[in-house]
Amino acid sequence: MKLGVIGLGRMGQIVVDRVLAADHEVVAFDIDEDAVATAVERGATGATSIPDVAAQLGDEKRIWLMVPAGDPVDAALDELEPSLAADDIVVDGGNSNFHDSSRRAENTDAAYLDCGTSGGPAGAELGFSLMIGGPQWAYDELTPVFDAIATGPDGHDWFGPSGAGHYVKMVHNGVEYALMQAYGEGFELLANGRYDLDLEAVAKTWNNGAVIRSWLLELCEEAFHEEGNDLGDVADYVAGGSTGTWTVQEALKQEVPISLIYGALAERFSSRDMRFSRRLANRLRYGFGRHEIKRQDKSE
Ligand SMILES: NC(=O)C1=CN([C@@H]2O[C@H](COP(=O)(O)OP(=O)(O)OC[C@H]3O[C@@H](n4cnc5c(N)ncnc54)[C@H](O)[C@@H]3O)[C@@H](O)[C@H]2O)C=CC1
Ligand SMILES: O=C(CO)[C@H](O)[C@H](O)COP(=O)(O)O
Repeated sequence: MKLGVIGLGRMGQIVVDRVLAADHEVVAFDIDEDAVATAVERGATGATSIPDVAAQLGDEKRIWLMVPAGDPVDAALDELEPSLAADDIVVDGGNSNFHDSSRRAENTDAAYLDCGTSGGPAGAELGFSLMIGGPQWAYDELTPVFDAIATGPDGHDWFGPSGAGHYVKMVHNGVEYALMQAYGEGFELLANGRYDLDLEAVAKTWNNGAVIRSWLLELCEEAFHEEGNDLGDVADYVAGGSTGTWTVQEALKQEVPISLIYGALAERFSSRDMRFSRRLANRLRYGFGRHEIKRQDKSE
């Protein structure tokens, strides 16, 4: 299959690599020329614009968007729209709001798949977990591409009509917030508590057979290993917040009490006190998403 990939940042380059490794062809574009050059070095064919991606794909257009959520998705779609027909397929693999995805699916001529992507840049070698919504024929048609980008056939699934994929991913992120908060609070108590504990050793021991072992806990172990027991200069500031906010908004609409996820979101918004748990969450976002680590300004 020949896949157009638009957006070649941390996640898009991985999409390119994995699709090429599965012997498909890739036409790659990014507004950053250096990112296109990198994709070309790795075996993709470069494009000079979004219309050029469409032209190079010919009659059967299969396109993966991996740009930041929000306006960049609409901007890319506006440029693609004149070239799209009903048998073309566009996938949005970013963290878009599911309401936006439903709107975009209604307004495009192509089949539009909303695809929640989990695993982050750190999960590149293993492959991602993909949560997909939209026309089922388009999901079936792109199964070889999903097999390549995901951990394999079990690493992706179709969850329903347009919006369902990004809805499942939104809730996934809410769970991610709460898990990070739970680990953060536990380690904060251990860091401040009765014993002089080696937190890396605690995380390592928990990761070997404990009920609470997980990838996030492995990232805690990595964080203590790389930053030190006191997290060094990792700041008490957790960026992001949009996907958790959407999860809480949806829970309020549905009247589902999600106090843990709300509590984790509130912790992000409140950064008045120096909290170990938030510093660990700041470091964990680097662990899974390669999001910039905020460091404390030592001059203050
Ligand atoms: N980093 C992570 O852990 C994860 C990110 N995501 C989502 O994947 C999407 C991409 O994330 P990253 O790769 O981390 O972001 P990134 O910031 O590393 O890369 C985004 C790329 O899109 C390009 N771009 C922006 N507007 C464009 C346009 N109109 N046309 C072409 N290229 C354009 C930028 O130049 C940049 O290279 C986002 O929606 C993000 O929320 C999803 C799961 C995990
Ligand atoms: O989707 C992700 C992980 O699953 C991304 O890393 C996302 O950016 C995390 O959300 P937030 O920026 O709200 O922390």
